[in-house]
Amino acid sequence: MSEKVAVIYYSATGNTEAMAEAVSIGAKSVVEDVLLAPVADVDPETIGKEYSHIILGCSAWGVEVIEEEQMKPFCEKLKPFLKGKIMGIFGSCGWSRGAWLNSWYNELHFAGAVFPAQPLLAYGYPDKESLKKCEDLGKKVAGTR
Ligand SMILES: Cc1cc2nc3c(=O)[nH]c(=O)nc-3n(C[C@H](O)[C@H](O)[C@H](O)COP(=O)(O)O)c2cc1C
Repeated sequence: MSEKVAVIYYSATGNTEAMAEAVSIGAKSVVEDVLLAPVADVDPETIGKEYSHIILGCSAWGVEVIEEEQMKPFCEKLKPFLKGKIMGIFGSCGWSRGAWLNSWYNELHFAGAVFPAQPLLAYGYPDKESLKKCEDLGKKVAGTR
């Protein structure tokens, strides 16, 4: 499979979306073919089959979980395609220490995904330092072979 990176996100108020944009900028610095899209606009089977690298972003919802109407079902349908898939995850939250990202990471890892970088969180709208970390995440994941 040629290198193709998908940066797929759920964002209610734009915070994780801003992170996703920075992640895609980082990915584009190493791979030409980068898709940036909200989770509602993409089909999990197509993403799973056609992309060698998948980076997912989702803000914290409920009690420390990923959003359950769109991102959760998307991930369930993506799981059969994750054996050996190079992945990264990120998201914005209000106050969490990262529990929602850690359980998401464990779930995707259990499904077979390989993570070159740790989950990345930001509080509210990402500041300059967070955006730089997002770019680094995109670059690191997209640059892993
Ligand atoms: C219904 C609801 C549930 C939330 N649950 C959590 C939570 O469990 N932990 C947390 O740190 N933040 C929680 N938040 C805060 C959001 O994760 C935070 O505002 C985030 O920046 C939103 O990012 P987004 O604009 O990308 O969706 C919650 C917000 C709402 C409205």
